[in-house]
Amino acid sequence: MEKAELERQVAAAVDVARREVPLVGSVTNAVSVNFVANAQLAAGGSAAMVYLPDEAEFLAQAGGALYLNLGTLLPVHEETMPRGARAMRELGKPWVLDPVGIGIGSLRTGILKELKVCKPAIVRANASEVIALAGLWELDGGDVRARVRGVDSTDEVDAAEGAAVALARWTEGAVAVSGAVDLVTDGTVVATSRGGSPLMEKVTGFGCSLGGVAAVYAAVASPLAAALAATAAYNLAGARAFARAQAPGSFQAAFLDELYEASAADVAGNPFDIREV
Ligand SMILES: Nc1ncnc2c1ncn2[C@@H]1O[C@H](COP(=O)(O)OP(=O)(O)O)[C@@H](O)[C@H]1O
Ligand SMILES: Cc1ncsc1CCOP(=O)(O)O
Ligand SMILES: [Mg+2]
Repeated sequence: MEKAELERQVAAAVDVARREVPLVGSVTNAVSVNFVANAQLAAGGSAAMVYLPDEAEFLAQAGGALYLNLGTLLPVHEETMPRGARAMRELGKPWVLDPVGIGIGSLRTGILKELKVCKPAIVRANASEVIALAGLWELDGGDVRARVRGVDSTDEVDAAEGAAVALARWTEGAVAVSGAVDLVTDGTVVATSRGGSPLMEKVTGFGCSLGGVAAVYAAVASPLAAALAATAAYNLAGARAFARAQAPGSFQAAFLDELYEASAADVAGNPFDIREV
Protein backbone atom coordinates (compact mmCIF):
# COMPACT_ATOMS: atom_id res chain seq x y z
CA MET A 1 0.00 0.00 0.00
CA GLU A 2 1.17 3.53 -0.81
CA LYS A 3 1.76 5.87 2.12
CA ALA A 4 -0.47 8.55 0.58
CA GLU A 5 -3.36 6.07 0.33
CA LEU A 6 -2.96 5.10 4.00
CA GLU A 7 -2.90 8.79 4.98
CA ARG A 8 -6.12 9.29 3.04
CA GLN A 9 -7.75 6.33 4.85
CA VAL A 10 -6.60 7.61 8.25
CA ALA A 11 -8.09 11.05 7.58
CA ALA A 12 -11.33 9.42 6.39
CA ALA A 13 -11.54 7.29 9.57
CA VAL A 14 -11.28 10.38 11.79
CA ASP A 15 -13.69 12.37 9.67
CA VAL A 16 -16.35 9.67 9.22
CA ALA A 17 -16.29 8.77 12.94
CA ARG A 18 -17.05 12.41 13.79
CA ARG A 19 -19.86 12.57 11.24
CA GLU A 20 -21.50 9.19 11.92
CA VAL A 21 -20.94 8.94 15.72
CA PRO A 22 -20.77 5.10 15.73
CA LEU A 23 -22.07 3.24 18.78
CA VAL A 24 -19.26 1.17 20.28
CA GLY A 25 -19.87 -1.18 23.19
CA SER A 26 -17.05 -1.86 25.65
CA VAL A 27 -16.40 -4.52 28.25
CA THR A 28 -13.38 -2.96 29.92
CA ASN A 29 -11.58 -2.69 33.21
CA ALA A 30 -12.71 -0.88 36.35
CA VAL A 31 -9.50 1.17 36.59
CA SER A 32 -9.89 3.19 33.40
CA VAL A 33 -13.49 2.71 32.27
CA ASN A 34 -14.24 6.44 32.58
CA PHE A 35 -11.13 7.46 30.61
CA VAL A 36 -12.00 4.94 27.86
CA ALA A 37 -15.53 6.33 27.50
CA ASN A 38 -14.33 9.95 27.50
CA ALA A 39 -11.66 9.25 24.87
CA GLN A 40 -14.22 7.47 22.68
CA LEU A 41 -16.53 10.48 22.94
CA ALA A 42 -13.68 12.89 22.18
CA ALA A 43 -12.89 10.90 19.02
CA GLY A 44 -16.52 11.12 17.91
CA GLY A 45 -17.93 7.80 19.05
CA SER A 46 -20.93 6.92 21.20
CA ALA A 47 -19.71 4.92 24.23
CA ALA A 48 -21.59 2.23 26.19
CA MET A 49 -19.90 0.20 28.89
CA VAL A 50 -21.36 -3.16 30.06
CA TYR A 51 -20.50 -6.21 32.14
CA LEU A 52 -23.26 -8.75 31.46
CA PRO A 53 -23.24 -11.40 28.69
CA ASP A 54 -26.62 -10.55 27.16
CA GLU A 55 -25.77 -6.85 27.22
CA ALA A 56 -22.53 -7.43 25.28
CA GLU A 57 -24.57 -9.39 22.72
CA PHE A 58 -27.11 -6.57 22.56
CA LEU A 59 -24.33 -4.06 21.83
CA ALA A 60 -22.81 -6.42 19.27
CA GLN A 61 -26.11 -6.27 17.39
CA ALA A 62 -26.69 -2.56 17.89
CA GLY A 63 -23.16 -1.19 17.52
CA GLY A 64 -20.54 -0.78 14.81
CA ALA A 65 -17.70 -2.31 16.84
CA LEU A 66 -17.05 -3.90 20.25
CA TYR A 67 -14.08 -3.41 22.59
CA LEU A 68 -12.95 -6.16 24.96
CA ASN A 69 -10.28 -5.33 27.56
CA LEU A 70 -9.30 -7.95 30.15
CA GLY A 71 -7.80 -5.56 32.72
CA THR A 72 -9.80 -6.37 35.84
CA LEU A 73 -11.59 -9.69 35.41
CA LEU A 74 -14.66 -10.77 37.35
CA PRO A 75 -16.31 -14.21 37.13
CA VAL A 76 -19.00 -12.79 34.81
CA HIS A 77 -16.37 -11.98 32.17
CA GLU A 78 -15.80 -15.69 31.58
CA GLU A 79 -19.16 -15.67 29.77
CA THR A 80 -19.39 -12.04 28.61
CA MET A 81 -16.12 -11.82 26.66
CA PRO A 82 -16.44 -15.00 24.52
CA ARG A 83 -20.15 -14.36 23.89
CA GLY A 84 -19.46 -10.78 22.80
CA ALA A 85 -16.58 -11.80 20.53
CA ARG A 86 -18.52 -14.72 19.03
CA ALA A 87 -21.46 -12.45 18.28
CA MET A 88 -19.20 -10.00 16.44
CA ARG A 89 -17.55 -12.81 14.47
CA GLU A 90 -20.93 -14.20 13.43
CA LEU A 91 -22.17 -10.73 12.47
CA GLY A 92 -18.99 -10.02 10.50
CA LYS A 93 -18.37 -6.87 12.56
CA PRO A 94 -15.01 -5.67 13.97
CA TRP A 95 -14.00 -6.07 17.58
CA VAL A 96 -10.85 -4.91 19.35
CA LEU A 97 -8.89 -6.89 21.95
CA ASP A 98 -6.61 -5.51 24.67
CA PRO A 99 -5.10 -8.51 26.50
CA VAL A 100 -4.06 -6.40 29.50
CA GLY A 101 -2.26 -8.30 32.20
CA ILE A 102 -1.93 -11.48 30.13
CA GLY A 103 -0.31 -14.14 32.29
CA ILE A 104 -2.00 -13.15 35.56
CA GLY A 105 -4.22 -16.05 36.61
CA SER A 106 -5.98 -18.93 34.92
CA LEU A 107 -9.28 -17.14 34.11
CA ARG A 108 -7.40 -14.61 31.94
CA THR A 109 -5.49 -17.37 30.17
CA GLY A 110 -8.66 -19.40 29.58
CA ILE A 111 -10.63 -16.47 28.14
CA LEU A 112 -7.75 -15.39 25.88
CA LYS A 113 -7.36 -18.94 24.52
CA GLU A 114 -11.07 -19.02 23.73
CA LEU A 115 -10.91 -15.66 21.92
CA LYS A 116 -8.34 -16.89 19.36
CA VAL A 117 -10.89 -18.31 16.92
CA CYS A 118 -13.00 -15.15 17.11
CA LYS A 119 -10.18 -13.22 15.38
CA PRO A 120 -10.20 -9.61 16.61
CA ALA A 121 -10.04 -6.97 13.86
CA ILE A 122 -7.46 -5.16 16.00
CA VAL A 123 -5.20 -6.33 18.80
CA ARG A 124 -4.02 -3.30 20.80
CA ALA A 125 -1.38 -3.92 23.44
CA ASN A 126 2.09 -3.06 24.68
CA ALA A 127 5.12 -5.00 23.41
CA SER A 128 5.29 -7.62 26.16
CA GLU A 129 1.55 -8.32 25.91
CA VAL A 130 1.79 -8.75 22.11
CA ILE A 131 4.66 -11.24 22.48
CA ALA A 132 2.77 -13.12 25.22
CA LEU A 133 -0.50 -13.26 23.21
CA ALA A 134 1.30 -14.63 20.14
CA GLY A 135 2.87 -17.20 22.47
CA LEU A 136 -0.47 -18.20 23.99
CA TRP A 137 -1.97 -18.53 20.50
CA GLU A 138 1.10 -20.56 19.38
CA LEU A 139 2.09 -18.15 16.62
CA ASP A 140 5.55 -17.17 15.30
CA GLY A 141 7.47 -14.65 17.38
CA GLY A 142 5.43 -15.42 20.48
CA ASP A 143 6.62 -16.40 23.93
CA VAL A 144 4.22 -17.19 26.77
CA ARG A 145 6.98 -16.27 29.19
CA ALA A 146 7.19 -12.71 27.80
CA ARG A 147 8.15 -10.25 30.48
CA VAL A 148 4.79 -8.65 31.17
CA ARG A 149 5.16 -6.89 34.52
CA GLY A 150 1.61 -6.72 35.85
CA VAL A 151 0.06 -4.51 33.18
CA ASP A 152 3.34 -2.93 32.01
CA SER A 153 5.82 -3.82 29.28
CA THR A 154 9.47 -4.64 29.80
CA ASP A 155 10.10 -5.21 26.08
CA GLU A 156 10.90 -2.67 23.37
CA VAL A 157 8.33 -2.28 20.59
CA ASP A 158 10.85 -3.51 17.96
CA ALA A 159 11.12 -6.85 19.77
CA ALA A 160 7.38 -7.45 19.21
CA GLU A 161 7.41 -6.94 15.43
CA GLY A 162 7.51 -10.65 14.55
CA ALA A 163 4.74 -11.48 17.01
CA ALA A 164 2.63 -8.56 15.77
CA VAL A 165 2.99 -9.62 12.14
CA ALA A 166 2.10 -13.22 13.01
CA LEU A 167 -0.96 -12.12 15.01
CA ALA A 168 -2.16 -9.86 12.17
CA ARG A 169 -1.76 -12.70 9.65
CA TRP A 170 -3.77 -15.03 11.91
CA THR A 171 -6.60 -12.55 12.50
CA GLU A 172 -6.46 -11.05 8.98
CA GLY A 173 -6.77 -7.77 10.86
CA ALA A 174 -4.30 -5.33 12.37
CA VAL A 175 -2.11 -5.16 15.46
CA ALA A 176 -1.09 -1.93 17.20
CA VAL A 177 1.93 -2.24 19.50
CA SER A 178 2.29 0.79 21.77
CA GLY A 179 5.39 2.33 23.31
CA ALA A 180 7.70 5.32 22.85
CA VAL A 181 7.45 4.67 19.09
CA ASP A 182 4.33 2.71 18.08
CA LEU A 183 4.18 -0.06 15.49
CA VAL A 184 1.04 -0.91 13.51
CA THR A 185 0.80 -3.82 11.08
CA ASP A 186 -1.73 -5.75 9.01
CA GLY A 187 0.78 -8.52 8.30
CA THR A 188 1.76 -7.05 4.92
CA VAL A 189 2.98 -3.59 5.89
CA VAL A 190 4.49 -2.20 9.08
CA ALA A 191 3.90 1.45 9.97
CA THR A 192 5.79 3.20 12.76
CA SER A 193 4.22 6.27 14.33
CA ARG A 194 6.00 8.87 16.47
CA GLY A 195 4.92 11.46 19.01
CA GLY A 196 3.18 11.26 22.37
CA SER A 197 4.88 11.91 25.68
CA PRO A 198 6.59 9.85 28.42
CA LEU A 199 3.88 11.25 30.72
CA MET A 200 1.49 8.80 29.03
CA GLU A 201 3.19 6.09 31.10
CA LYS A 202 2.41 8.04 34.29
CA VAL A 203 -1.36 8.06 33.84
CA THR A 204 -3.23 4.76 33.95
CA GLY A 205 -5.48 3.91 31.04
CA PHE A 206 -3.71 5.47 28.07
CA GLY A 207 -3.30 2.03 26.52
CA CYS A 208 -6.87 1.00 27.40
CA SER A 209 -8.37 4.18 25.99
CA LEU A 210 -6.24 3.88 22.84
CA GLY A 211 -7.90 0.49 22.29
CA GLY A 212 -11.32 2.03 22.86
CA VAL A 213 -10.63 4.75 20.30
CA ALA A 214 -9.31 2.15 17.83
CA ALA A 215 -12.73 0.46 18.17
CA VAL A 216 -14.49 3.74 17.30
CA TYR A 217 -12.43 4.04 14.11
CA ALA A 218 -12.79 0.29 13.36
CA ALA A 219 -16.55 0.86 13.12
CA VAL A 220 -15.96 3.09 10.07
CA ALA A 221 -12.60 2.03 8.54
CA SER A 222 -10.38 -0.98 7.73
CA PRO A 223 -8.50 -2.50 10.69
CA LEU A 224 -5.15 -1.09 9.49
CA ALA A 225 -6.49 2.43 8.92
CA ALA A 226 -8.39 2.35 12.21
CA ALA A 227 -5.40 1.11 14.23
CA LEU A 228 -3.09 3.69 12.66
CA ALA A 229 -5.65 6.50 13.03
CA ALA A 230 -6.01 5.81 16.77
CA THR A 231 -2.25 5.51 17.22
CA ALA A 232 -1.55 8.72 15.29
CA ALA A 233 -4.31 10.60 17.12
CA TYR A 234 -2.76 9.57 20.46
CA ASN A 235 0.73 10.58 19.37
CA LEU A 236 -0.51 13.94 18.12
CA ALA A 237 -2.74 14.72 21.11
CA GLY A 238 -0.09 13.45 23.56
CA ALA A 239 2.60 15.74 22.15
CA ARG A 240 0.26 18.73 22.03
CA ALA A 241 -0.99 18.05 25.57
CA PHE A 242 2.57 17.98 26.89
CA ALA A 243 3.11 21.47 25.48
CA ARG A 244 0.24 22.61 27.71
CA ALA A 245 0.66 20.50 30.88
CA GLN A 246 3.72 18.78 32.35
CA ALA A 247 2.24 16.81 35.27
CA PRO A 248 -0.09 13.77 35.18
CA GLY A 249 -3.46 15.18 36.30
CA SER A 250 -3.51 18.27 34.12
CA PHE A 251 -1.84 16.33 31.29
CA GLN A 252 -4.73 13.84 31.15
CA ALA A 253 -7.28 16.67 30.92
CA ALA A 254 -5.21 18.49 28.26
CA PHE A 255 -4.92 15.23 26.31
CA LEU A 256 -8.71 14.76 26.11
CA ASP A 257 -9.05 18.36 24.91
CA GLU A 258 -6.39 17.85 22.22
CA LEU A 259 -7.94 14.55 21.10
CA TYR A 260 -11.27 16.34 20.76
CA GLU A 261 -9.74 19.25 18.86
CA ALA A 262 -7.48 17.32 16.47
CA SER A 263 -8.62 17.57 12.85
CA ALA A 264 -8.59 14.67 10.40
CA ALA A 265 -5.76 16.37 8.48
CA ASP A 266 -3.75 16.84 11.71
CA VAL A 267 -4.07 13.14 12.59
CA ALA A 268 -3.24 11.93 9.07
CA GLY A 269 -0.28 14.34 8.99
CA ASN A 270 1.27 13.06 12.23
CA PRO A 271 4.63 11.56 11.14
CA PHE A 272 4.74 7.87 10.29
CA ASP A 273 6.90 5.58 8.15
CA ILE A 274 5.70 2.56 6.24
CA ARG A 275 7.47 -0.52 4.82
CA GLU A 276 6.42 -3.91 3.43
CA VAL A 277 7.07 -7.14 5.34
N1 LIG B 1 7.75 6.96 26.30
C1 LIG B 1 6.70 7.31 25.55
N2 LIG B 1 6.78 8.36 24.71
C2 LIG B 1 5.72 8.73 23.97
N3 LIG B 1 4.52 8.09 23.97
C3 LIG B 1 4.38 7.03 24.79
C4 LIG B 1 5.45 6.57 25.62
N4 LIG B 1 5.01 5.49 26.31
C5 LIG B 1 3.74 5.28 25.94
N5 LIG B 1 3.34 6.19 25.02
C6 LIG B 1 2.03 6.28 24.40
O1 LIG B 1 1.07 5.97 25.41
C7 LIG B 1 -0.02 5.22 24.87
C8 LIG B 1 -0.19 3.93 25.66
O2 LIG B 1 0.91 3.14 25.41
P1 LIG B 1 1.55 2.15 26.49
O3 LIG B 1 1.94 2.90 27.71
O4 LIG B 1 2.61 1.37 25.79
O5 LIG B 1 0.32 1.18 26.75
P2 LIG B 1 -0.05 0.35 28.02
O6 LIG B 1 -0.60 1.39 28.95
O7 LIG B 1 -1.08 -0.61 27.57
O8 LIG B 1 1.21 -0.30 28.51
C9 LIG B 1 0.30 5.04 23.39
O9 LIG B 1 -0.37 6.04 22.67
C10 LIG B 1 1.81 5.28 23.31
O10 LIG B 1 2.21 5.81 22.06
C1 LIG C 1 -3.52 -0.59 36.54
C2 LIG C 1 -4.41 -1.63 35.98
N1 LIG C 1 -4.61 -2.80 36.63
C3 LIG C 1 -5.44 -3.63 35.99
S1 LIG C 1 -6.04 -2.98 34.57
C4 LIG C 1 -5.14 -1.55 34.79
C5 LIG C 1 -5.18 -0.43 33.83
C6 LIG C 1 -4.09 -0.55 32.84
O1 LIG C 1 -4.26 0.46 31.88
P1 LIG C 1 -3.15 0.83 30.80
O2 LIG C 1 -2.49 -0.43 30.34
O3 LIG C 1 -3.93 1.47 29.74
O4 LIG C 1 -2.21 1.80 31.47
MG1 LIG D 1 -2.31 -1.69 28.76
